[in-house]
Amino acid sequence: MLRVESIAVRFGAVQAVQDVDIVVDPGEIVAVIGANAAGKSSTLNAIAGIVKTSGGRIVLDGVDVTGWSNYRIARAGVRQVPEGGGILNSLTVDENLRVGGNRMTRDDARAAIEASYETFPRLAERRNVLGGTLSGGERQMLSIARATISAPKLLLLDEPSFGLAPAIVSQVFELVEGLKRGDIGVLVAEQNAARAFAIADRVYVLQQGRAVLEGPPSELEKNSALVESYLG
Ligand SMILES: Nc1ncnc2c1ncn2[C@@H]1O[C@H](COP(=O)(O)OP(=O)(O)OP(=O)(O)O)[C@@H](O)[C@H]1O
Repeated sequence: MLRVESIAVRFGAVQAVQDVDIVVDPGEIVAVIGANAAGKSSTLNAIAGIVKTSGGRIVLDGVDVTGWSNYRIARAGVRQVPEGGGILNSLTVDENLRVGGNRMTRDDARAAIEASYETFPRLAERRNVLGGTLSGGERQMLSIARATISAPKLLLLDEPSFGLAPAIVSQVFELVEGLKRGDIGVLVAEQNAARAFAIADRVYVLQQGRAVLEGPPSELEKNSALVESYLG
């Protein structure tokens, strides 16, 4: 589904990403882990078309989408959940979900939102509450639900556990694992190796913009000291 081939991202003099290859197949959860400033967000942003690549190719379902605008990439079925979730505080939970269905007909969006309430009962209870009053875990849940309203092919999650208490992180990661039921592909950026290992089929370790290790968690766990050294 997603083939990232040797991409590079540069911000002025900063080489944020260099020569990174990533593959995500339908139904897979793939994690990109690394320390602060390793290039995780820049990689996700490049795939989403939010930042321009300075080299390499991004191929989605066999189509070269390198250089496409973020709108066009979104129309091709890619949804990004930014760090912090990007929830609109002055809109209710239901209105936030409607934003996720803004390219669908009213009836299709309503049906998808009601289905989402079945998957996320906590959101159904909170449907008329303003986004700004939600807890951290609820915000993350809402942002994932919103991103899945329009049945994306590929979901990009930037540090969904950021700022959450450990018990809430487990709940959010259970939701992410639940996405595997379909053939949606998930690419998640994460700083914590153990969390990534718990849900991912495959993991890429980034250090200073380069992918320095790659493999299934069962393999990388054998080299946990090396992985931790890369995570600083
Ligand atoms: N918009 C930008 N302008 C200039 N430099 C940037 C920009 N975005 C990222 N960078 C730089 O690119 C490098 C990679 O940053 P990036 O945010 O991709 O890392 P990260 O692994 O996601 O880190 P974090 O966990 O802190 O979000 C860093 O040196 C960062 O300062």
